[in-house]
Amino acid sequence: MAQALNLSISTSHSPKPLISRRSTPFATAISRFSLTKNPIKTSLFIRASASDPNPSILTSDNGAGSSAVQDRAPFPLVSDSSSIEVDAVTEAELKENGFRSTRRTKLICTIGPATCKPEQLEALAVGGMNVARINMCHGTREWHREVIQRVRRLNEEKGYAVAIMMDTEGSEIHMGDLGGASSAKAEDGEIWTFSVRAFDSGLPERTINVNYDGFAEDVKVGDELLVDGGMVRFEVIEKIGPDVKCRCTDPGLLLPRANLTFWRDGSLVRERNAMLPTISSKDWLDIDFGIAEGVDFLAISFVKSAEVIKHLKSYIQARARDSDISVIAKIESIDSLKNLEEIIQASDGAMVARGDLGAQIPLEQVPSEQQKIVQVCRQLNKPVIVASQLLESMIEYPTPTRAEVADVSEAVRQRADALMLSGESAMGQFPEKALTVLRSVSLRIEKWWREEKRHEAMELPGIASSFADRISEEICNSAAKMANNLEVDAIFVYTKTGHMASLLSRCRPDCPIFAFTTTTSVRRRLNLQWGLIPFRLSFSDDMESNLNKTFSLLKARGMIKSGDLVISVSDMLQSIQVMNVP
Ligand SMILES: Nc1ncnc2c1ncn2[C@@H]1O[C@H](COP(=O)(O)OP(=O)(O)O)[C@@H](O)[C@H]1O
Ligand SMILES: C=C(OP(=O)(O)O)C(=O)O
Ligand SMILES: [K+]
Ligand SMILES: [Mg+2]
Repeated sequence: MAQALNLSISTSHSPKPLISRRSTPFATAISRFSLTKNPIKTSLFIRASASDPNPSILTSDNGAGSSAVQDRAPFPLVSDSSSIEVDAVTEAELKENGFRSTRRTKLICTIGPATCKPEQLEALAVGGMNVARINMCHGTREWHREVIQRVRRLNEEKGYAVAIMMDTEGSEIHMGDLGGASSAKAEDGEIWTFSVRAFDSGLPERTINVNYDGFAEDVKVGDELLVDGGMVRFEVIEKIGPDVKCRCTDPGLLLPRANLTFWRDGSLVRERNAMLPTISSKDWLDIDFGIAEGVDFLAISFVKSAEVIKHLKSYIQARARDSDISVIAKIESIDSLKNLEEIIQASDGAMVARGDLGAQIPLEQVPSEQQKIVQVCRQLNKPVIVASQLLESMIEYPTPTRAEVADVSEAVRQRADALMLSGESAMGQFPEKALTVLRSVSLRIEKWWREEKRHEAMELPGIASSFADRISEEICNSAAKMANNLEVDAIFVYTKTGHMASLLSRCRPDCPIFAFTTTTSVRRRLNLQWGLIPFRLSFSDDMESNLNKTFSLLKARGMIKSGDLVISVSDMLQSIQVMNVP
């Protein structure tokens, strides 16, 4: 059966003649045209059908094209609620600074003892936290449930739209929880015991529990033991049954449940723990918990292959109520680098988990791997998070180092979708200040690069698997290009699944993207993606009425004004419209 697909590129007439406030040649040409031939509707139609893959191009004047679109199907006018939902922080930002200066890079905060109280969570929401991350390595499920409920309550009562990401523990080797102490200092030359024994009556002095039963068997005298990717180092000097005696060679702070890796002759030993499953039995229970609590994202630690992601996605599909939990693959092992493209392809996004990654590959390789992961994600249209140690010194100090600011700038310049705080927000002394640094550095660097037009163009290969998807992709690529050339104020996208919004985000246009979607869950998930301002709105298939409704709702709230230049696209009607807000 031939299925007709219509693409119209139209400069739709607005109640006022379309006059761009800017003077790019293209914009001027359009406005001149509209002034002389008013009212005008010039449309470019590309029509294609499944049986005829070669689209024919028709140009038409005065709405002939759009009536052809309207003949296709009668638009059902859904009577819907007349409200629009956007988070309170974005709304205030839009009103104060206008669209252009909204932040494009999204921010994630790990929630821990320093940020779990309602007022602390609210301070982070106000400070620009888009996603709250809970790390199942730490705390109990009850503790995490309480955090999730507090975030939900804030969203409902105060109008924020903070999404929740649950991060699995993964089955790598790590230390126990230090018998309740928040940290322990290992000094140079000290002898510590790493043991797989269970200690019922408290830990002896300078003793660390290890979670992996095979640990004492696997290590050898002379191996180097790295805590947290090298924050503290030990040398194995003696093995006594389940106890491994080690001498501290690089002193530092041991934190509860810190990650352990061991190295022999300059390379990571991973034969045995490579056999451990990516998702442990404890992780599966945590995942069930996450599904039951309706988290928005599941971040999976130490992913080795695409298979585990595919398996998890079908597991979620079968269990989640509306099966819309995004799966984020954490790239933090040698295997994940080896199978990078297929892992990212299978996932809904990726995290450059530099903490563990830096423990598995030489540190000096981490920056180039980061750049590569960010690039592959953008090409495959998956959101990417840059994580770990962005502002590490702010765990203790109220100002970042210059080097940290440069690191944050680099991630923003690479145009990663999101930046993440770990210890800085979970247990640091200055969580809000750290978030403020991420926010202000993002804003400043984004503006600088926009003004200087310094972004290197990235080749974006086609990713669509069907002809209809290819049309959507081409529309988004063109709309983003037009938005830059015409210097429009915003792109509006009406999208039910969020796909068109992410295709636009992938183009990293100069202006922000207002993404209108019908469900709160899609809206929350769009929070992770670069440049998207997600709104919840019920809309119909009639774009004209959608636009009118949106304009009046946003104008009433002072978020747009007459004369703003907007490009709109939608996944119901494949068209690009350029118009001034009436
Ligand atoms: N839910 C929690 N309860 C207690 N402490 C936590 C929690 N989440 C994080 N932390 C603390 O914050 C630190 C940094 O968090 P994160 O980077 O997510 O974990 P990790 O250091 O294990 O990779 C942790 O080492 C831990 O000390
Ligand atoms: C984000 C990371 O994972 P986690 O904090 O869970 O170790 C990392 O290793 O950088
Ligand atoms: K984790
Ligand atoms: Mg990790």
